[in-house]
Amino acid sequence: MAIARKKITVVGAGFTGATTALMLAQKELGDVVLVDIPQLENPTKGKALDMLEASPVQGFDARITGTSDYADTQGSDIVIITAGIARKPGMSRDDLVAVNAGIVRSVCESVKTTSPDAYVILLSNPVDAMTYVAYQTLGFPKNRVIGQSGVLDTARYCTFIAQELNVSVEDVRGFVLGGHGDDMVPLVRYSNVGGIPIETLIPADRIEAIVQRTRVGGGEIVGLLGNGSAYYAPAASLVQMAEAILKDKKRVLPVIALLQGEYGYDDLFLGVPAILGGDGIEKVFELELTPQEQAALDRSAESVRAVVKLVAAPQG
Ligand SMILES: NC(=O)c1ccc[n+]([C@@H]2O[C@H](COP(=O)([O-])OP(=O)(O)OC[C@H]3O[C@@H](n4cnc5c(N)ncnc54)[C@H](O)[C@@H]3O)[C@@H](O)[C@H]2O)c1
Ligand SMILES: O=C(O)C[C@H](O)C(=O)O
Repeated sequence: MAIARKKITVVGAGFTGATTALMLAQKELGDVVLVDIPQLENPTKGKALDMLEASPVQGFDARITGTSDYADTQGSDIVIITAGIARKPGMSRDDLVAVNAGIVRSVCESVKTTSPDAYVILLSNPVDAMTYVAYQTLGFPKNRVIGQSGVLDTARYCTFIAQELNVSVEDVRGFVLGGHGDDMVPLVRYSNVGGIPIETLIPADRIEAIVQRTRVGGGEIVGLLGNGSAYYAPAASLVQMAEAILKDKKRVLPVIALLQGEYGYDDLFLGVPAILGGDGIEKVFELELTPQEQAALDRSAESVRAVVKLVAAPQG
């Protein structure tokens, strides 16, 4: 039997969705179907065609189509959900919860029937709660419902460390644990540059400044853009996660996963390090935390739980 190209659906053809679609195609990860609401069908088709017309120039082979009809997404291997409203200056991500929960629910109702075997990656905010809503609506196993926040938050953290030390971003390693809110937990103790712990290279007050800037990194971009939120780094993060699954790379990445006892939490989607491979979330790593780190994670988990309570009934 001929080997078919992978099919990737991106729901929401706005800033993050369109950027993600282009990056997926540029990396030839599969054919991309971009979906938005019926009122935006023509602009969605237009964006997809425009991207396709970049392919001869850049030399990538991928079909890119735009639609508002889920029939066109039938049998997708991966579905990335970016549908929803973005925050504006002065808003928190949690202010989006009611509107976006409705959107994520309706999108997932369609995905559930058209792509029942898909791995689903959530971006819509507040993303920890939206991943929970998606999980409940889809009824898919937990390894196939994955939220994106840690790859982006870690990318910001590593950017700031590289800037501070004037070293290549390629040599910075670290990660951010917890919810995608201002109380996320960059794990300084597990961060290094070329294997050298950052605590031996950067003074404590500068590390604290980097941690704080990371925590409010999304807000920094929202403030600068004035009418929307970040999309280049979020799209790059989604593509890295999709690639890890499609190529069974078994990357170790911070992802939003359903915790059932790990880190002392039950029935909660939260950012943790995991192996992401051909079967989605293949393993969650449980790290040893100091009492201070655990307390910081507890605060972040409580914030997520409070938002989840607004939109999702606990599993019973
Ligand atoms: N988790 C993260 O790290 C992260 C990063 C960036 C953005 N986000 C979130 O992602 C979401 C999208 O951000 P954006 O900048 O792309 O916003 P955007 O406004 O540019 O695009 C959102 C798109 O979703 C579409 N949409 C709305 N309802 C839909 C539905 N029912 N079906 C299909 N499409 C629908 C809109 O028409 C719009 O085109 C926001 O909620 C934002 O906060 C999260
Ligand atoms: O900050 C936002 O509202 C968007 C996104 O969550 C981000 O971190 O860039």
